[in-house]
Amino acid sequence: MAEDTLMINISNQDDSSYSHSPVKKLSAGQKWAAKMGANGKRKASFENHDYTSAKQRKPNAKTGTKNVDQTASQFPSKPKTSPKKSSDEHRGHDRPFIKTSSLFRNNPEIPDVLSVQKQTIPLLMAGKDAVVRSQTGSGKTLAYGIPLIQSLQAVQPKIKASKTRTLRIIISFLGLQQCFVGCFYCFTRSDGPLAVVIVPTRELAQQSFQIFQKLLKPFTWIVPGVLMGGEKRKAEKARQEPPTKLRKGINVLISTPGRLVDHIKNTLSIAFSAVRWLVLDEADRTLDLGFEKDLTVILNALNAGGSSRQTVLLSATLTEGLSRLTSISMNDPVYIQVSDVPDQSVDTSEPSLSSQFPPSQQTDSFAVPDRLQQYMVVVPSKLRLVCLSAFILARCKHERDQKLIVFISSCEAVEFLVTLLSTVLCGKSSTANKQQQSIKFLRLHGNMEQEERTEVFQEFSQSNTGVLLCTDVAARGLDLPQVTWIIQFNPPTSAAEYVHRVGRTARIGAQGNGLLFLTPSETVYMDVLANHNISLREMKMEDILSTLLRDERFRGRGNWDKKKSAAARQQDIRERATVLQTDYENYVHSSTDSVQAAKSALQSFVRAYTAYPSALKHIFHIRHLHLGHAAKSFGLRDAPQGLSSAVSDPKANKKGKNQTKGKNNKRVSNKLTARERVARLISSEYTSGIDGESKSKKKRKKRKENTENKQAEG
Ligand SMILES: Nc1ncnc2c1ncn2[C@@H]1O[C@H](COP(=O)(O)OP(=O)(O)OP(=O)(O)O)[C@@H](O)[C@H]1O
Repeated sequence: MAEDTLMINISNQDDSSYSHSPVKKLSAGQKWAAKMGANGKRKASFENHDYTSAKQRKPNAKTGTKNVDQTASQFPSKPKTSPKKSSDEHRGHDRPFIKTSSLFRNNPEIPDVLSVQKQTIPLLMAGKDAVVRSQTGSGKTLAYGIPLIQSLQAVQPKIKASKTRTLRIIISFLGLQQCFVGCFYCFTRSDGPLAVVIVPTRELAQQSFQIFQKLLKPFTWIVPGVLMGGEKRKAEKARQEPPTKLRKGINVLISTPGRLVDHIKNTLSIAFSAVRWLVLDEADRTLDLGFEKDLTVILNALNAGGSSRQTVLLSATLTEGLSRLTSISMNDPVYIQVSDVPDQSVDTSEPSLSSQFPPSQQTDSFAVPDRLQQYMVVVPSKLRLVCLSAFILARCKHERDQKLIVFISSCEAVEFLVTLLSTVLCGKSSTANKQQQSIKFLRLHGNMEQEERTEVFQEFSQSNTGVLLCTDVAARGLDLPQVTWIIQFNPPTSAAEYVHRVGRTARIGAQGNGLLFLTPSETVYMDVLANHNISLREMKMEDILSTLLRDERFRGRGNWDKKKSAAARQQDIRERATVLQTDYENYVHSSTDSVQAAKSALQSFVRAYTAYPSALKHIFHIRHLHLGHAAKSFGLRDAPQGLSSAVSDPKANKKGKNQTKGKNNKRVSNKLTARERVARLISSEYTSGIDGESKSKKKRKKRKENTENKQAEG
């Protein structure tokens, strides 16, 4: 979080604006005036000087000229002199030469995306429940974080400060990775949580915790804490924390749903009687992943606490699907929507408040950041690997300060591709390229140990360059600075996920780019995105592959570069792509381990392909996959035998060993809806994390059942 450069300017709103009727919309000029400050006189004088049309005043994403003009109009009394003349004037004076004009050049555009904070903060400070939809990277965290802290710091008598200082020292001494320890000590404090923030992923939990730590610096008596998966219960036991000691203490509790439920049910009886705030960040994702039951448990626990509370739901892609959740968890909520969706009959660049959500005119439109450039490339399966490689080379070897995130559909494929790319793409020695720096590849997925996940998250956050290959675990809410490209190597399972993935770049007014890979049979997906008001420009595969012309490592046998014709150039590109593909295949087939890794990556890719929801099956269907070609994109020369049957029944391999078990599994998997299958497939990203992943969860459940049976018998 950019804590040094907060640009919040919340004008005092008239109480009438808290009504549920849609508010009168401000003109763009009024919006800017509001941004300048709450001073009515200043607003009026600004409006008097503003002769441009509303359209002209809209931010120009490409040139960013708006703010230059606006900055100039803040100083109407300043005489207009050319920079040259003014510098000449200074010459000859005693004062040193100051090139003032450069002050206003090459500055980053001042973001115009904080409307969500202007709209939300006053409403929350007035005690309303709110459902907030606003584009990615628009500052939703502070939109709820600031009023939450404002209200907690004002609690009288003051929230008990006992042990706070010691606990803060413990927390900072232990660092984030050990924050559980901090949390458990925190629980020994006496007030219990006053605010509960639920987020879907561990990384987002960490990030939100860090933001609260920063925001709470001036209020030392309010203690934040985080609960999330990744630590084994054994380890907790080893610390011999008696459950009774772990009841109370954290004032602002940030947690993933699974982990909190686990504590509610098994470990602790957290006192919820003091809770005044409940925040469900990325609420739609939490529900998508099948955490509805967990949320119900949490809501019941909070309700049992008996206190009255304010509830806030936030996401860039909240849809009507949340109506049940809002009806059971919220009290007469206000719906706030801030977006820049073009081509609507109503000017939706203005924030809107309403009693219905989403407002009828744009039910399925999701806003993407203003300065995001969106591209797609159509690549046949066989060429996907070399095309991705060429794109990475183009950005990371031939351009400066490029930071890329590549979304991939499965953990195994992430693992495999990181190894392959870092070994072959960067490892291939060449005298011509000794000067070039190697590209840093990182990975993030739900099968990694939590400690490593945290390290990678921190490392990628802090670095200026590099490539992060990840699953959708990194799609939501993460604020990773200076990401320049989002590559969706496997298309997302919904338009909402597309929006969240690309939302990791172009944040808070910055520029960013997205590239979606599609195979020729998948191009209909563009229509799906278009239905949600998302349009992409095409990038040509050959243009991407042409980067290989700049690298002598991939020179083929033919001396095509000596010939000038377009056909020769094309042939050169093709030969070089073949050389690179052959390098990959040689590496993969150099050991049984790497062949096995490639096979399981391919298998997991195909399995993920079967998990697209039924509404997208006409595009993403295993029948459309050419398995031999897909195998090539994992460096395999042929499709492994029995792949399709193994994929249609993941337990098929084990059938011989355990016929009955296989049958049962098949029966269970047949019963699952497409949505459940998706949730199952990726749920490992979001498990409570206690005792590892879902397998362990099953074991735990079984153990619990046994104990219950034993007790019943007893
Ligand atoms: N008022 C502000 N002034 C300057 N920077 C801000 C302000 N508010 C938020 N930011 C910065 O903007 C970035 C994006 O904020 P945040 O992560 O809250 O966005 P978001 O809307 O929650 O995004 P997502 O939908 O992806 O979760 C952060 O780096 C944050 O520090």
